[in-house]
Amino acid sequence: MSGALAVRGLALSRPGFRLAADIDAPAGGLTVVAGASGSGKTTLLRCLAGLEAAEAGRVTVGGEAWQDGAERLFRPPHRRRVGYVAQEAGLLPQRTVRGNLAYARRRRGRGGTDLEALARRLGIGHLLGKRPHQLSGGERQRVAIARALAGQPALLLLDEPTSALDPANAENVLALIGELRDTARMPVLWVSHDLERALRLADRLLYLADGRVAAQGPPQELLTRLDLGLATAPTAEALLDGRVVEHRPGEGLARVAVDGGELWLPEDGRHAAGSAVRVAVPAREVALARSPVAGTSLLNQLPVRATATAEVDGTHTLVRLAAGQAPLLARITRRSAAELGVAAGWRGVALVKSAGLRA
Ligand SMILES: Nc1ncnc2c1ncn2[C@@H]1O[C@H](COP(=O)(O)OP(=O)(O)OP(=O)(O)O)[C@@H](O)[C@H]1O
Repeated sequence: MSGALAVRGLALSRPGFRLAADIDAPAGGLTVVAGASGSGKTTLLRCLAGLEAAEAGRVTVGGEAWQDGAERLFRPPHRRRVGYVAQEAGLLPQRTVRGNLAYARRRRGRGGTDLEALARRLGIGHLLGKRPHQLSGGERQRVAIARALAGQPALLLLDEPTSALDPANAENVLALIGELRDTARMPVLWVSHDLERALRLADRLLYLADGRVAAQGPPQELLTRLDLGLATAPTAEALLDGRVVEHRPGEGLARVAVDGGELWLPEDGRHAAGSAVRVAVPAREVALARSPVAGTSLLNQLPVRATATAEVDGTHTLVRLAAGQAPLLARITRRSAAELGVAAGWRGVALVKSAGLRA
């Protein structure tokens, strides 16, 4: 049986650190776990895998309890249907890829897993006869993910599986995580430092701060909440989900319909017309005007309403906007905010440079 992950009152104490978490993650969704270094991301995943014994709390997956402090229930790691992939693949060096997968399948008592089919699905069918030292870093991590899936887990935990990889290998593993998001019928939790990349794929974001769950929910929402550190960082960005309307290969641009309007953005041919895209809109690439501007090089002008503002760095104002129903951020100088009279309820136009956008 697979299903949602529910964590209630999970607690673990170390000198100088305390983890306290309540979490819900749906089956079949990709949840990115983010937070500053030391905020407890790895500790949380290790608790869920049973590798750390939390002092209190209840963990259920698909309604099945894996631990419950009140009932003195604690399933050890091998009795949890969990797949755990860490930064280093940690494959058995003497065994082939097939041998590694078979070992994992046997250890989890999942004799029924069709390893050939699994390997084909994960694009490693041609590697089954190789040993770990004959693989690239990206291939090793793909195999590590296949090994985690060979045990037919009900929960998949990915702890920075791309951080030790060069960009090409990381892209390769990211593509696989994207496929898993679309096909896995279990909750997938993914710790990543590379938020920019991870949030291209995330259904949900779990944001940890000092061992606590500061917020969890749709990334579009959390990234633009002015009370969280995500929006106030100089690199803050919003995510707009849209659909490609047309390509202009000659101009290197695509037109994308988003909530509240349309955006032109740089196009490298990756997204076909009609396909869904997630556009990252950095807060510092957004300027504001009271009304549409004529005679400008700016291609994008979206009607917006300000929903909240916050002062940052003493010199800038961060404005949370609504384009249609979609939240957006603008980071403008305090002086401009004052001159325009920007405050909650203000209506105007968001001016966005195409070159600042990424799909
Ligand atoms: N084995 C350990 N023994 C004692 N303290 C530890 C241990 N592992 C981690 N810690 C401490 O627990 C806290 C949480 O660490 P954790 O590794 O979970 O954070 P993290 O968010 O994953 O960090 P990073 O992003 O740097 O990997 C930190 O204060 C860390 O120093």
